[in-house]
Amino acid sequence: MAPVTVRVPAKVNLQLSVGPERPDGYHELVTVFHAVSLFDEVTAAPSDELRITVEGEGAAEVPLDDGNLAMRAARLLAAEVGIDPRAHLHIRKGIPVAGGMAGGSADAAAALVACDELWHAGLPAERLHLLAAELGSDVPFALIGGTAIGTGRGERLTPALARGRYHWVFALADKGLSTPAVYRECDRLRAGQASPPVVSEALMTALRSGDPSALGRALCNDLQPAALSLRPHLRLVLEAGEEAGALGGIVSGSGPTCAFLARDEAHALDIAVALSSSGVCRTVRCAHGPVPGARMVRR
Ligand SMILES: C[C@@](CO)(OP(=O)(O)O)[C@H](O)COP(=O)(O)OP(=O)(O)OC[C@H]1O[C@@H](n2ccc(N)nc2=O)[C@H](O)[C@@H]1O
Ligand SMILES: Nc1ncnc2c1ncn2[C@@H]1O[C@H](COP(=O)(O)OP(=O)(O)O)[C@@H](O)[C@H]1O
Repeated sequence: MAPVTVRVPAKVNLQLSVGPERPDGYHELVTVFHAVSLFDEVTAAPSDELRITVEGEGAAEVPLDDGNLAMRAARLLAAEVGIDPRAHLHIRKGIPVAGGMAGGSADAAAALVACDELWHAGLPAERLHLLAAELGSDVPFALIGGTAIGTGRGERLTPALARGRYHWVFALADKGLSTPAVYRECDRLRAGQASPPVVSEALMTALRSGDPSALGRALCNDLQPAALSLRPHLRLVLEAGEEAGALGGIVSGSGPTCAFLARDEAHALDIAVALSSSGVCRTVRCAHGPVPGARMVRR
């Protein structure tokens, strides 16, 4: 059995509309996921036991046990096909850890695809999607990528009609934010006054037209006030992006990464340089979207 490598992208939520908390503890969402060209790679190689190694930025913060979503993905797939989960999973992190860009979910999706191939399981896409949804709300999107509308807790997906390629700058923070803590803060700030989530027509129109200026104006994230409340410094990051001339700026998902939209690649570089020299963030990354979801690159 030859090793299998799968490349998987990060995401940014172009819209994140958060409804009330459901009885199961999740919030009803309408979100527009957009996959961007910051990637993790997961290699599944033959091994006597299931083990995991991680390299790259933030690797020290990534769990090597069942806390790792990729490990859980491999176990879940093995149970589904009725075999022992034997594989060495090696993760190369290019997606910021705990940054609101769904790196753990991406690795889970990549591990499903890689182990499916390594173990010759041959599960159809719909079954992989069901396993993905069991692992986490963001995992199904990492399988498909592109630009898609997520409903339910984020796991029910419909591809969005989107035209064009968008250029982004991401401002990365020193320390991550916990997703459950940000949802809790959102509830506290809204004091139970949440309306049902709705898709933004302005955003859908902007995506159909492929006009980055319109998209920049339409970006919206209901978790942003909560992320700013827990990390007030992010206001300075958003202001710096605006001053640098971004078409729009937003906290990515539950944060603390901030995403800025540029007119084109050269404009993205200008914004990245301005953000770097402003000193408000640890580092910056340029990326474009949409890109496809988890795909095998080598075997
Ligand atoms: C906020 C978002 C936006 O895409 O992403 P991140 O910023 O974390 O990347 C997602 O909703 C995160 O999805 P994901 O990280 O997969 O969450 P899960 O593992 O399913 O759930 C982790 C926890 O987040 C909260 N949660 C998640 C999804 C949801 N619709 N409602 C919630 O309240 C719950 O507290 C849950 O226990
Ligand atoms: N493969 C993984 N890569 C990164 N973090 C992981 C992974 N598996 C589990 N985690 C845990 O998930 C937490 C959230 O990380 P991540 O998925 O990168 O961010 P976010 O939920 O903000 O998008 C991390 O603090 C880490 O403890």
